[in-house]
Amino acid sequence: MARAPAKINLFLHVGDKRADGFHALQSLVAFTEAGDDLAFAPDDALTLAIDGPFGAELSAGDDNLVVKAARVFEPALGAAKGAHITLTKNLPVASGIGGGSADCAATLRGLNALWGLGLDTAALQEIGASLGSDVPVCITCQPQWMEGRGEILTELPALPDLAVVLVNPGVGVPTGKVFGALKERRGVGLPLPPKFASADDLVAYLKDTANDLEAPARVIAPVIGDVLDFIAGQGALLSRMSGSGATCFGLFENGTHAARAAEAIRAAHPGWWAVASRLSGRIYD
Ligand SMILES: C[C@@](CO)(OP(=O)(O)O)[C@H](O)COP(=O)(O)OP(=O)(O)OC[C@H]1O[C@@H](n2ccc(N)nc2=O)[C@H](O)[C@@H]1O
Ligand SMILES: Nc1ncnc2c1ncn2[C@@H]1O[C@H](COP(=O)(O)OP(=O)(O)O)[C@@H](O)[C@H]1O
Repeated sequence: MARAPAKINLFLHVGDKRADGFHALQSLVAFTEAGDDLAFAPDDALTLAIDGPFGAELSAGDDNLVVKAARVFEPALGAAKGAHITLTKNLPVASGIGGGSADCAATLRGLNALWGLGLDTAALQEIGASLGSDVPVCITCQPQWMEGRGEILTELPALPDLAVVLVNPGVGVPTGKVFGALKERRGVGLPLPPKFASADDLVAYLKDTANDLEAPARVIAPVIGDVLDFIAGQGALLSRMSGSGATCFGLFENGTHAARAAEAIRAAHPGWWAVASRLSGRIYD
């Protein structure tokens, strides 16, 4: 069983648009203990079965990032190889927490092991970059400093232990549309962050940063503002949107407080998805 954890852009600053049409980014990326689950079993053909709360929103066909990841090895192998993959989709789809990218990265890791390919982390990250901007950062699932389009990664020391609540209001905000509506950008000039000695240090650092995509996403989906206000109202140390949205996160000093906040959010907004988790520095295989 492999865990494909939710990615959080603790901050996300946007720079200039590059020649390939993508903007340069700078982001402090962390992972939570909440995520999708995948299992890999030997089989003659490549098959994918999907279950879980958000499984019905995905097809198991060629457009699934799990299938794309499995097929990416074919040219080097010179033939199609089989495996039966089960994906339990616990994370909302296309919601700024990289669930598809994490599934894709978990598949690269899982099949690398199942098929005995012997690829190292750098090779898996390079292959992952051809499948999506956020796939490389999801290969190790450790806190990383992410630059370029997502392909320039620096591993960071473990972050201080913090509880987190993820909240998605169930509206889709297409990434391209959010970048298209972007007006103010902080640029990509920050140096590598220091090692954070405490949760307070990390939160203070984050308060001097932002998610540049939050303002345009809020214009497209004003409910994101309600989500952020609600999280802040639960006593979060910081509330912010992740990626291009619409999932937002709140950082809390302990798990009890985070669990209470998630419960209050679910009670007040039964249509919203809200889970309490922790920031995590583990590799998930
Ligand atoms: C914003 C981030 C931050 O981690 O997270 P998510 O919202 O996906 O979680 C990612 O960079 C998302 O990257 P990626 O997954 O490649 O975005 P795509 O859906 O392919 O991008 C759709 C469109 O958004 C614009 N786009 C995207 C990424 C980027 N760095 N610059 C851009 O200008 C481009 O117009 C692109 O064609
Ligand atoms: N296994 C998968 N899980 C989630 N999304 C997938 C998957 N395979 C393909 N996709 C597609 O990838 C896109 C991005 O998905 P996702 O990584 O969840 O978004 P985000 O990075 O915004 O959180 C979606 O449009 C979705 O339809």
